[in-house]
Amino acid sequence: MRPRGLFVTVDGPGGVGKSTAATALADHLRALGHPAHATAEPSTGAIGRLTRDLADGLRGHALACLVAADRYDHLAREIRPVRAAGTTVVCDRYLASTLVLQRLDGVPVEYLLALNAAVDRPDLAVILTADPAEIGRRLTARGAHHRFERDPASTAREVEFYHDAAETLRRHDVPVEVIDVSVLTPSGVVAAIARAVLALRR
Ligand SMILES: Nc1ncnc2c1ncn2[C@@H]1O[C@H](COP(=O)(O)OP(=O)(O)OP(=O)(O)O)[C@@H](O)[C@H]1O
Ligand SMILES: Cc1cn([C@H]2C[C@H](O)[C@@H](COP(=O)(O)O)O2)c(=O)[nH]c1=O
Repeated sequence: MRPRGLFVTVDGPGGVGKSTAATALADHLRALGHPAHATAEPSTGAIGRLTRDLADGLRGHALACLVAADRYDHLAREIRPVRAAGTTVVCDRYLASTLVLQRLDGVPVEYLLALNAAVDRPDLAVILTADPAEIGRRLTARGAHHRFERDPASTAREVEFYHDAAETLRRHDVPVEVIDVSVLTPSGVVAAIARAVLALRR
């Protein structure tokens, strides 16, 4: 039987550089000869598209349930089949995002863990963090994508909540790599994540 592909997730505050890193990491792994597939949550499926459409107006438990429904559908439709074919999956946003964004909306962490109790555990959960002022500069240069990024107070709280999310995931036996990307170039970020991913294969 073909060995199952790894499952690597990339989370962090809005604008820190997740999408840049996740797509470049998949390209880098492929260039090294490791089949890799980049994906993201909300997914491109029907529930994911609905989630993106509604996420600015919907809050709290309702958004938490929609995000979890998309995650279960994403796993069944895309992530598990790709991994079963032996390809590593790199997912831009996953459970850590829920533990932070839905917590910002006031949903208790215990409720979020219960809602996500049957999702697949990543082989490696990467959490990108940075000085909030640097994240603010990146967000200003690129522009905000959604309500969490339009609230100027939210970046510092996200940074703090992602540290808590890292501890929560570790308590649930998920290997976590927290990387401070404040002064790293995009290729430096990819190199740091790739080192952690390739160490899993040894
Ligand atoms: N290491 C880096 N150094 C400097 N700028 C970066 C770095 N990585 C990404 N950027 C820039 O920062 C901005 C935000 O990057 P990106 O869109 O990848 O962030 P994100 O975390 O995926 O955002 P979102 O949470 O909104 O999806 C972009 O303009 C990108 O070009
Ligand atoms: C995975 C996940 C996503 N969301 C919401 C937050 C935003 O509205 C979008 C993500 O957009 P981005 O361009 O990738 O930053 O989805 C959420 O609330 N909780 C989650 O776990």
